Amino acid sequence: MDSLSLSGVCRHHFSLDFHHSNHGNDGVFLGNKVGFTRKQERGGLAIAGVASPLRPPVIVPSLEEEQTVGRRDRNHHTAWTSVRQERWEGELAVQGEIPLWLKGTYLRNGPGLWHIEDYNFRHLFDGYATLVKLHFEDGRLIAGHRQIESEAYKAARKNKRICFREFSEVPKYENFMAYVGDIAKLFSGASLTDNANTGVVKLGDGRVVCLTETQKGSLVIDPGSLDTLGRFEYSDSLGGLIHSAHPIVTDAEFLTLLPDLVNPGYLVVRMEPGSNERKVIGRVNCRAGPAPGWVHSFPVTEHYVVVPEMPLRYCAQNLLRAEPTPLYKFEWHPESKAFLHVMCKASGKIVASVEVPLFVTFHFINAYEEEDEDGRVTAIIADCCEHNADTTILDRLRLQNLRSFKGKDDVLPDARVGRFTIPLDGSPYGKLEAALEPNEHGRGMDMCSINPANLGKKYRYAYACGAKRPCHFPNTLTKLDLEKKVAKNWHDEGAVPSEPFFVARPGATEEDDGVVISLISEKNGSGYALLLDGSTFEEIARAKLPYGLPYGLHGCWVPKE
Ligand SMILES: CC(=O)/C=C/C=C(C)/C=C/C1=C(C)CCCC1(C)C
Ligand SMILES: CC(/C=C/C=O)=C\C=C\C=O
Ligand SMILES: [Fe+2]
Repeated sequence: MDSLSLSGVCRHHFSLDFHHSNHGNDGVFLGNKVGFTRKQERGGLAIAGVASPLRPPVIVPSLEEEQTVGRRDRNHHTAWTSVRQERWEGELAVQGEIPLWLKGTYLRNGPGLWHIEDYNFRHLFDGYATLVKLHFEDGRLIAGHRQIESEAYKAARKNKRICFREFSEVPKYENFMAYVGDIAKLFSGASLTDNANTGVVKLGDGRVVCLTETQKGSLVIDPGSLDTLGRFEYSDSLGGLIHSAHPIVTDAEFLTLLPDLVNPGYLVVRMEPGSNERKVIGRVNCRAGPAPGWVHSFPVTEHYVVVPEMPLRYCAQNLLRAEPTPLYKFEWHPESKAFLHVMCKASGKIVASVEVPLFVTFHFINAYEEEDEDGRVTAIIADCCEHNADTTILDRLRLQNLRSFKGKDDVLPDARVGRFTIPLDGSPYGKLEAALEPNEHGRGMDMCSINPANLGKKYRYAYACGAKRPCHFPNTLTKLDLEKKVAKNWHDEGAVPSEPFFVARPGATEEDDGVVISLISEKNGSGYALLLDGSTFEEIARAKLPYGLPYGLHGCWVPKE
């Protein structure tokens, strides 16, 4: 029996006793309209609080949910243990001060459930999506989480087995004919997952969409209730099955890349707010290799889209396999070299296509145009979390590896802020070097954010996860000053922080005037939401969650109008 208590700790007179017992209950919303003024006992759950406009519904697990979600993979670090129940929502007691200007909802998506029945998934990226929200208003914080109701997740729960192709998992076939049938469905996309477990974006028209690398895994959600509202259907006829998991989204547009696995290349496409129709800006043909490079993300400047062609390329054969290969659906092709292409957003023309040193990255941080004294653009600078051209990070993200850390082995591969310089004078080569000494951030580097006002522009600060070694996974939050080439690091022993997300203070004029939000998973089953000051990088507030949440990937901010 798990038990925990937040009674009496909340300065807003809301308290919640949570006794996880064997007594089932019906898992319904409790008290979203009427506040509780005295303790109420219900099926092993006790709730006490007062009515308030901010008072959220409190959602408790049913016995059935506990069994379905199960705890097959328990006893590991909280970060790598499946979320303990379908959903929860409640107000958190805050230590410190949440700035009163912070009004809105931080949403974070990620793979939070890594088993079905007795079967444990292999890879971090296989998990069914868990959406987390932190709603800030009047110095108060309401948190919640909920599983995203993708077809893949619903089918797995119903049939008690994986039914769609995930990042590394493939449904088990009863016989050869079933396998052949599934391969046929692969070409139409029918057997691919729609498990939207990578990120979440707010479109210019206000719709909030969870995303992954398959196009069908674009699901619209309600940022308040975390309900899954349905699939985001692209109404164009561009086809294709996959896209970049990280579109560039602003109030004015949605830009993304569609890799073409048949004629190796990428379509650069743009969608207007209010529309579901993507329009082609232009096409980049690959310079080499049997297939396009993996494009998990890409950067833009004010006038250009940078299309990376990484030597870690999609592999059609690996897509068809029932068992994963060491690089999953990808293959490392150093002989095919690495390239960056620069496309003009307005015309779709390619203004540069340069060979660069081999690189491995999931995440570009930002890019901008470098000008000479006369204001002529001479080069593009593009920064990314670069894994020293080493693909072993993909293997390090296998759950078995994440769960086997004993505290001493220093096995996190080195990474750095890789800074590309792409000349625009027709030279055939671009440069790649570390933007700052990697020891500044413990040679760990991933999961980055910037002040969104600086997207595509010259910028100074980035926030990311770094390393305090020995470690096997990034375990610090780091503020990178790319001008002074120094980093300031935050660390909590044994804790795994997720992507630090920067929210600017309305009216700010300094780039780092704002807060940084992260969710921390602790090793003992607990966890908390953390707020750091964007400028000093010191803690300003934290709020303990009723139980720790698994690691999550990417977030977005939905401001309260
Ligand atoms: C969570 C994350 O960052 C990445 C998830 C990637 C996924 C789900 C990739 C899925 C794929 C398939 C199911 C087949 C086609 C290739 C590929 C896009 C890798
Ligand atoms: C969590 C991660 C890499 C960490 C290594 O340093 C990569 C996540 C990629 C997908 O979003
Ligand atoms: Fe990502």
